[in-house]
Amino acid sequence: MALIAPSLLSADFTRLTEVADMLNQSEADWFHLDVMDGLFVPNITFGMPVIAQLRKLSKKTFDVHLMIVQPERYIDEFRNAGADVLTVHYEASTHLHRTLSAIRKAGMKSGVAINPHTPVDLLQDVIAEVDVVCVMSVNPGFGGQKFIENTYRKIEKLCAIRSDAGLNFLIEVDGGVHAKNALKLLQTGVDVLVAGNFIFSSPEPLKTILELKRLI
Ligand SMILES: O=C(CO)[C@@H](O)[C@H](O)COP(=O)(O)O
Ligand SMILES: [Fe+2]
Repeated sequence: MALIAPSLLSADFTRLTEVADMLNQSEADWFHLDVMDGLFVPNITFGMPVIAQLRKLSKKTFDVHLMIVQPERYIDEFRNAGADVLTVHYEASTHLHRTLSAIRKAGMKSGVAINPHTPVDLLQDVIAEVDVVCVMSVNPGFGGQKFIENTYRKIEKLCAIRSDAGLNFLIEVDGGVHAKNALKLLQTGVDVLVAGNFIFSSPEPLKTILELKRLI
């Protein structure tokens, strides 16, 4: 069964305590937290202080998706804020191998995210340092975008790379996930489904998470 990681990007930021309570009660496995710097992506969200406050409200796994340039600058800060999985972008870190090892050394699971234009083959030489590969199924920066169909092909390739190398990293898909593509994603080999808009713009997010979990 796949894990569900609701993306708080689409949640009501004036009600984060209620959102955390709802997620704690829900079938959600992880909190997906999108950090954007206005440089790597054309949007700015939140950083360590907000994550540290949320950390007090939940024991669930915090999956922090850094959409910032030179993410290696803030590894210890995000660990101290409460990240369990720290994901950096392939396109944002010049010394990616060093960055991924440093994340593990800091006591977190290491994640690498790839933009829709980045081929999965480019991960071959860092893949042994990775716990989670996040395949972006939209161009990063915003919630509520349309799922890019080429993502299925990338997941298939990643599954092949994983079994050829005898590794066990998780495959996460982020962007445009909803009830209509969740099952196909699962069947293609996804382990973690991130969903923002589908969950938080539904009338009853708790039920929507349950619906997603039952589907998969
Ligand atoms: O990282 C990102 C966007 O850059 C995502 O985590 C989105 O927040 C997913 O939102 P939906 O596409 O599910 O609305
Ligand atoms: Fe994300």
